[in-house]
Amino acid sequence: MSFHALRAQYASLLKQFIASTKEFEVLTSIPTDPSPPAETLYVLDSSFNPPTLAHLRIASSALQERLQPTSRLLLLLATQNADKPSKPASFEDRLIMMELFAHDLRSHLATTATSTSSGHAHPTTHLPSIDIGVTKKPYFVDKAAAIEAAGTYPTPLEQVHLTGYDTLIRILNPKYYPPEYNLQPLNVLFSRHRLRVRMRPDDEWGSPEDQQEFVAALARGDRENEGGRREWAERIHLVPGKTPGEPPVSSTKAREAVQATSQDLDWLVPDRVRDFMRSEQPYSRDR
Ligand SMILES: Nc1ncnc2c1ncn2[C@@H]1O[C@H](COP(=O)(O)OP(=O)(O)OP(=O)(O)O)[C@@H](O)[C@H]1O
Ligand SMILES: NC(=O)c1ccc[n+]([C@@H]2O[C@H](COP(=O)(O)O)[C@@H](O)[C@H]2O)c1
Repeated sequence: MSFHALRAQYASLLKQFIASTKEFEVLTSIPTDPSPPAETLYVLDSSFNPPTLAHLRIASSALQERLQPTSRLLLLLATQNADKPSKPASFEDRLIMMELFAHDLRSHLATTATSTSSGHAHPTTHLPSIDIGVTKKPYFVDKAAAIEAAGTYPTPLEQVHLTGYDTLIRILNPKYYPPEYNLQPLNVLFSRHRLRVRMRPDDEWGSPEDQQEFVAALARGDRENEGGRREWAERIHLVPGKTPGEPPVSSTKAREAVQATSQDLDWLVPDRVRDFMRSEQPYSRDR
C-alpha cells in the first residue's frame, strides 16, 4: 500500500478511535495472520516521534531473552502525553513509522538470531507478532488497566512494560497521582505486571550505579512514607543502556537530524524509518 493510502487508512481508524469511548485499541498487527495466544505481552509505550534505534534496542533485547511466538509486542502510541503537548509529526505519520519500525524490528530479530543459533536465519513464523495500538491514557497504571479491560488479549496476561530510566523516575513520582499524591495507585500495576527498564546514563540521570541505587532505595523501604512498597522493586528489572562513549539516541535528535544532518539518521533510526523520514519529510513545516 502507498504511504498516501496508509495515511488515509490510519486517519480514518484514529478518527473512529478518538470519537469512541474506547481507551485502548489495536489498529493493526504484523503479521496479520492469526498467531498463538500470547503468554507474555511486552508493551513499548512511546510518542514514536519518530521511533529510534534506542526503541529498537529496548524491544529487541527484551524479546531476545525468550524468542518465541507466544511472546507478543505491543507498540503503544499515547494520543495524550502526561507532560508534553502534541507536536509534529501527525499521529498518522507516527503510526506509519511504527509499522515500518515493526518490520525493521522483525528483520533485526531474524538476523541477530542467526549469530546465536545454528547459523540459519530464524524462521519468521517463530518471531513474535507485533501489535500497533493506541491509548488515550497518559499514565502507565491506567494504560495497563485499559489493555486488560479491552479484552483483546487472553486474561490473565502479564504485561512487561519496556521503558527507559527517565520514565521509571516519572512513574514513581507522586505528583501524577491525585487526590492523595502518593504512590498507592501503583500497587495495581506492580501486583500484576512488571517494568523492564533500560538505563539511560548521562549528566541528567546519573551513572548506572545511581540508577541502580534508585531501585535499591525502593527495596529498602525508603519510599514507604510516600506509599511506595518494597516488594515493587522485585518487579522492576533494570538492564544496561548505551555503553560509555556511545552517542545518546533520542527522538529529539532524530527530528533535528532530518532537518540539518540527514546522514546522522543512519545511527539514530532503523532503515525503513530513515527512508520514510527522507522521502516523506514528516517534520517539514510545510506538512
Ligand atoms: N536512549 C534511550 N535510552 C533508554 N531509554 C530510552 C531511550 N530513548 C527512549 N527511551 C525510553 O523509551 C520510551 C519512549 O521514549 P520517548 O518516546 O519519550 O523517546 P525519547 O527519545 O525520550 O523522546 P523525545 O526525544 O521526543 O523526548 C521511554 O520510556 C524512554 O525512557
Ligand atoms: N506517571 C506516569 O505513568 C507517567 C509519567 C510521565 C510520563 N508518562 C508517560 O510516559 C510516556 C513517555 O513519555 P515522554 O514521551 O514524555 O518521554 C508517555 O506515554 C507519557 O504519558 C507516564
